[in-house]
Amino acid sequence: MSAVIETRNLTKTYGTVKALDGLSLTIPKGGVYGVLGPNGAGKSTLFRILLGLIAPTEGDASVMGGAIRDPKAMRRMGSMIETPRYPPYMSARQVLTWLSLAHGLTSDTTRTDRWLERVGLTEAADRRVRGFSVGMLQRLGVAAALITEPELIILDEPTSGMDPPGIQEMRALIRSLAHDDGLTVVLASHQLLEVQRVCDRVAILNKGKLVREGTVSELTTTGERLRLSLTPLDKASTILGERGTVDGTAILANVPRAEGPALIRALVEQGIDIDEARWVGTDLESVFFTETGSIQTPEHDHVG
Ligand SMILES: Nc1ncnc2c1ncn2[C@@H]1O[C@H](COP(=O)(O)OP(=O)(O)OP(=O)(O)O)[C@@H](O)[C@H]1O
Repeated sequence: MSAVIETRNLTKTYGTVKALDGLSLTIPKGGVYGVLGPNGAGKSTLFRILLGLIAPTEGDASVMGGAIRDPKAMRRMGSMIETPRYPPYMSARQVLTWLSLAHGLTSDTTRTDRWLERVGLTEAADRRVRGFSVGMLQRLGVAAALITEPELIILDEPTSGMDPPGIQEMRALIRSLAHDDGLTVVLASHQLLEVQRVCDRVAILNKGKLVREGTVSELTTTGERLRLSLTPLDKASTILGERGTVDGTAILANVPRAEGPALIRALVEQGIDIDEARWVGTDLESVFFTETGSIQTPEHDHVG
């Protein structure tokens, strides 16, 4: 597996806050790679280090085989870190021409037209960006990230602030960039269903540390557990032993699906009152909430 990004023990400290805490991560070439994590997990800090915008406190990273801030490696990488802002009086086409010149490229209209078309902005190409929606600005931002024809693009929350049709278009664009153009796309997102649909592989960060990494199917087909809300908790925990993990007022039982009914019967026979039993951990949201300890809202539950 050839890697486009490798980090080794990457640590970034702000005063007493460890934004990244010994992060070692390998991002393979090709496909869409998602970096997930709750607010403050360290996603943007990781991206800023990779783009050479800030320096790590400890550890190091390589991008496209070169050290971070190596100009040769940087040239092979494009990025969109926040909803981009451009001079409001410029048209989308002028923005891309201006950025091409800033990168030392010619103001080649074939290239700008191609990327405008690719991100679905051909019709809006000569409109001033002042009137652009968030979705249009994000798509222009992706075109801007691609203008140097990079092999890798890093997108921080590419669908933030977008409406559902915009999200769908961005998803199709990201998949097509990876699968038709052969780019490696690395993105950070909170929108877990989107990530599940668009990413091939994901890393889940929490408090600056890597808590899970793997293909979406690896993460979602392992770790399914039976969540039992019951009383008394202590007694049930003793009965379950190593097969049970206390999770607030419930227990997560690590048993195969086929053994669920027998386990429930056995607990009831031993005097345990069970309020609710459901299988969790079958979608990326459940994995995310289990790994990061974030609160799982009912609409995210998977009832089996
Ligand atoms: N410039 C800074 N000065 C001080 N603390 C910072 C700075 N940048 C980030 N942090 C802190 O580092 C931690 C990680 O922040 P970071 O922005 O990388 O997380 P994130 O996963 O991108 O979060 P979000 O999803 O909210 O964007 C947070 O606790 C944040 O408050």
